[in-house]
Amino acid sequence: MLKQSKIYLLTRELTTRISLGQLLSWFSHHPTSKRFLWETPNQQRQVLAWGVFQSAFQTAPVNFEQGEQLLNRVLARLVKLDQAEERDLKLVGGMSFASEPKLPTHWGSLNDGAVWVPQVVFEKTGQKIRCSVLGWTSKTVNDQLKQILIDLSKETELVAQSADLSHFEESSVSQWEAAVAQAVVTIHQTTLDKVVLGRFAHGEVTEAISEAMWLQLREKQPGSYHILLQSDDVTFLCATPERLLAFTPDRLETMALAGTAKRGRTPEEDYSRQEILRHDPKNLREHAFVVQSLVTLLNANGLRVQYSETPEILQTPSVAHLKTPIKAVGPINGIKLLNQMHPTPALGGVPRDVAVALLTKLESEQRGLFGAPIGLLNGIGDGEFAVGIRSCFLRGNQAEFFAGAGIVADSIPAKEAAETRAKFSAILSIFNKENG
Ligand SMILES: C=C(O[C@H]1C=CC=C(C(=O)O)[C@@H]1O)C(=O)O
Repeated sequence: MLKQSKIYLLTRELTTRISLGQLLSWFSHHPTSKRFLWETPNQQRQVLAWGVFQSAFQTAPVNFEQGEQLLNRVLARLVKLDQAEERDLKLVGGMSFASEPKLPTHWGSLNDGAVWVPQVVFEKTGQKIRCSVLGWTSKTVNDQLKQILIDLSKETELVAQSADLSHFEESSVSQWEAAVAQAVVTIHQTTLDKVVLGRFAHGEVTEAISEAMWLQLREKQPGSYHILLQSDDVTFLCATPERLLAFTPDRLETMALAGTAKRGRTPEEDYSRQEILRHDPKNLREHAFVVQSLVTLLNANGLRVQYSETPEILQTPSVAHLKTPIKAVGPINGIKLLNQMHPTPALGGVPRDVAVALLTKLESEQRGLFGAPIGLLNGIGDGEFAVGIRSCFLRGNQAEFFAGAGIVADSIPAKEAAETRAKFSAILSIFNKENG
């Protein structure tokens, strides 16, 4: 019976001026099982999704291919009301790094990722805000939208706020350096060329309003994606500079991001470190694996690929990276490509299967959403996905952190450990660190 029912999508562009802070205040006052906050690095677009309309996954871990099928099923039954367009229909979420089902871990309800069609979506582009509501009858969507507009007009601005972090402890550096040394030996002795090894850290946090922490993230880490994904009692927060894939049905943009140096303390030191990075053979090699793998994959899909031979520098507040933007045109099956791309050698290695098997063996914990695709797809086939690095997940008062580094033949364990420490500092910047 339900199968044949229509699904109603009601969208309205807000006519009164509502700020991002007010929208987030509304979120903080309306608890729900799943929330997704997303902002592009240029801060021109925010998508804030509330609640689950459908999330019909029978098998774990979830992936975006299943998600796309779900979105298509909703599309097939969609009745658009008022200003609704197919692009207002969204699929959001993140999948777990590993494609194999895993034993339960501390990731709780995010153990296998979470991908869903939300019930309410606010999409802010510049000053314009569209609010979309999905439901089973036109009355329910009209009533819900009306209520949201009334509630929103009463919301005061939510402001950025950090949480206190105590008992911060990185997983054993000496053990990790031994794992790096082992990876280097494996690279010399086998077909493995590169593997990205992750390190974990742990801490305890005071209770915090997660939307206020997301605001803190965008203040402290400009130029990155700002993402919050909450599922029940688990919240994933991420300020990643790494785009995995942005696509429309006929063009895409991705990037190779690999090769890292710490930022300098003065503009002069910054400049000289960047110059060293640009010419450093180890970092250039680490980077080239990612470029080569992405370009080969896109060519194999029959796309016309465009990229520069010389990497640029991308700066975050704590590190500088080698970055090669890559564009391609042609008929794009974005989700199929996404599945082929993940994990790129920026998070997995070369050859991929050998690298993933090794990192799974050597890392002390399961990655969960760390390093995995996280993003959104809409009803006209446009999607954008980032890589879940510079991130933490929070559950109760427990916080878990992740930072990885690309290991190649001439990697020096102590230097790689220092690099991961600098990478931890991105997400740590949103906390008041009390000790440790
Ligand atoms: C794996 C991470 O970074 C990747 C992205 C950029 C640069 C990287 C590197 O230089 O090793 C990593 O490949 C991380 O931040 O946890």
